[in-house]
Amino acid sequence: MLFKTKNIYRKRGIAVGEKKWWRLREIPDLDVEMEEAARKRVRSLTKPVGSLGMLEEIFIRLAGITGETIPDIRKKAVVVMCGDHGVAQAGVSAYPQEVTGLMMENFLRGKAAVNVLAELARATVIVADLGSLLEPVPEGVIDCKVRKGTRNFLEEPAMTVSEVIQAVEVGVRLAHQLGGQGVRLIAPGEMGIGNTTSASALAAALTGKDVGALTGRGTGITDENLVRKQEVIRQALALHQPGNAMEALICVGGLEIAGMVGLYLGAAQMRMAAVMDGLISTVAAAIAVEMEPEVKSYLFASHLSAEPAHRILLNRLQLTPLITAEMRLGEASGASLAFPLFDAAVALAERMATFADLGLPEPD
Ligand SMILES: O=C(O)c1ccc[n+]([C@@H]2O[C@H](COP(=O)([O-])O)[C@@H](O)[C@H]2O)c1
Ligand SMILES: Cc1cc2nc[nH]c2cc1C
Repeated sequence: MLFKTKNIYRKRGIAVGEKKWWRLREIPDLDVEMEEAARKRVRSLTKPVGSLGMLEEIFIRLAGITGETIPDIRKKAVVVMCGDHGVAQAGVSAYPQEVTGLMMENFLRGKAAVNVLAELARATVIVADLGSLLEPVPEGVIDCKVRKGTRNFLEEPAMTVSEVIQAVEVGVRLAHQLGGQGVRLIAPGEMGIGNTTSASALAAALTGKDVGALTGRGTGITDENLVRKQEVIRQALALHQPGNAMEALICVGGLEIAGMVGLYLGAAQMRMAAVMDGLISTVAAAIAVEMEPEVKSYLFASHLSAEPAHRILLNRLQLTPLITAEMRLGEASGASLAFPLFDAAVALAERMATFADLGLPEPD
């Protein structure tokens, strides 16, 4: 039988939004004094005011996040959350579902795009299975499988309330573990055939924007399948009518997306900067911000995906991407590519001479 989300809440008696069950710790405020000191330092450097553009902003915000004069961001981690999607059965992707599992094995072998880019940036790659169809979960992948794939949200909600809670908690705890190991920069990434349909549906639910304007070709579907994908999203939203971000996540989300929501929440709780990748990781970040608005201060946008919903979400978050390279891969490949810009931002602030060093007055 079909049922609306509100009834799911009532049936299970879980006040999903009210209890703040994801708050394993409070999210600390940014260190505004350290931010102010960083702003002053940037102004004192031997360059025209503002000429290092977004690198200046990165340094200032990292100082606020870490509370350090020169933020130590040597430890970086990419976390690739994996999950399969029931809605893939509707023919919304250019690739078959087995590719999710095959790519998980590829990540383990260090042969995917994200491995190459993360290695260049000296970042560790962690692969977590939240809900792939692959069994057994390969050794080396963190096995936190909540279930084998989501349900087809054209027929019923993709997940139950407790499945979403489980998946979000996996992300929060993983972020806590990484934070405990000294990781300061985290890039949530994902792998899941069909997940641009889920992410676009979530983006439509969050923003109320037209499905036609939001929905892109994902892995590269034909014109005909794009029309079908849009229709699938419209039908799903009409069926479930999610009233808020959490309801949308339950009805049309994904296990790896819920896991990434948890990573963003946990990262902010642990004072870690979180670098978003493409559409799917950004929609997870936007949901985390709906749950805890303070998460926003910890977010950075790495690149602009070719998926149209991505720009809309970044505008909503008021974040500007560092790179525009027409990438649409996911995996945290764009975030890994942007990591060296963070190192550059810190190195410039640390090593450049100041006007005072040259015996010149500082700019007003
Ligand atoms: O990051 C993006 O913006 C992005 C855009 C298009 C596709 N992807 C990746 O491609 C897969 C989803 O595409 P699709 O067509 O199966 O929905 C999934 O594994 C994502 O990581 C990712
Ligand atoms: C091959 C392939 C690799 C990916 N990496 C992230 N999403 C992907 C989708 C496909 C199809």
